[in-house]
Amino acid sequence: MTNTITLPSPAKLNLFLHINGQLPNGYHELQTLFQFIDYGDSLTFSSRADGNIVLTTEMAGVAHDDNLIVRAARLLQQHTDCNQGVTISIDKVLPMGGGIGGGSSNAATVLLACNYIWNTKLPAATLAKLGLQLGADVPVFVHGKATLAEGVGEKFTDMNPPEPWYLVIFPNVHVNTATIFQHPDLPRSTPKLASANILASDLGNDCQKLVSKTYPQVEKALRWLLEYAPSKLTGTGSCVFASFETQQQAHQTLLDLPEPMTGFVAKGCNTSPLHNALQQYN
Ligand SMILES: C[C@](O)(CO)[C@H](O)COP(=O)(O)OP(=O)(O)OC[C@H]1O[C@@H](n2ccc(N)nc2=O)[C@H](O)[C@@H]1O
Ligand SMILES: Nc1ncnc2c1ncn2[C@@H]1O[C@H](COP(=O)(O)OP(=O)(O)OP(=O)(O)O)[C@@H](O)[C@H]1O
Repeated sequence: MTNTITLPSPAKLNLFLHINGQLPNGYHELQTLFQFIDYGDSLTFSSRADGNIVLTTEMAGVAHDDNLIVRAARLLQQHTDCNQGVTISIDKVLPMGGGIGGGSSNAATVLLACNYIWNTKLPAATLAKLGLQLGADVPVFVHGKATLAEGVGEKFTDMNPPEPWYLVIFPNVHVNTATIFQHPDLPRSTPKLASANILASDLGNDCQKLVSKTYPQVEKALRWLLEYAPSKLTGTGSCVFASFETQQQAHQTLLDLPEPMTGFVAKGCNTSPLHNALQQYN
């Protein structure tokens, strides 16, 4: 078995996001379509015999032990009583608080990678359940297929949406997911759709209006991108995205982007790049 492996930690987009209700525990019932993109962080793992979990890359604003990377490795280690440790480094490119799932994706990559290098052999469904303790989106990244998520985000129906080129814009502001979900003005009563109708409809994001109002930078980014193509918010933001027929059209649009916004071009993927990369190890 290889002792050092490098794996991708891709971003996701919420192609639509509806909020159908709120549970007594405060969590929201939602319907959202997840698709992966071929853009993200890259993590390198080396197993170690002393049992320590060490992240060698510093991440601004996140303490070592709070990092979802470290927490995911510890969770798997404890759950399996594994006596091996791991050294992890990350090439971080995904903006935090961008609604593209960076932290959740990192956690899922750690769970799948450590399960492999430690030979702990947990099935994916168990890793997904463990991942849910770390964040609502971790199970989707463990699952690795474009999927309609329902309930509080844990029930999956796999879907096969088109895989266009996207231009994703980061408005240079970080949105706190909990703040948006707790806001009294968030719409919470969109009727549930039958899964068969999802791909045929042009659906929006119920958080978009509130996030745009709360964060003028998001509104500005949306207004800018809408000049080029139909655009929407992903997750609770802050990123906004639009699809293009060709990679070149998306790149051409990116060239016009005014500062301090940043952006990138990526292709939609119905299978996660992480799962494609993992195939070589199975
Ligand atoms: C909205 C999405 O971004 C869609 O991709 C996610 O479901 C949110 O994923 P996340 O940022 O990983 O969320 P978590 O860290 O699990 O939860 C952050 C906060 O969002 C709120 N939250 C999250 C998911 C959900 N179904 N209902 C909620 O009300 C809760 O207040 C929670 O405290
Ligand atoms: N490895 C990590 N990468 C990114 N953020 C992390 C990580 N570990 C902990 N965090 C914390 O999680 C917070 C949310 O980061 P993340 O990048 O997942 O946001 P997001 O893209 O808005 O997520 P989502 O789309 O799931 O709502 C960060 O502000 C940071 O404090």
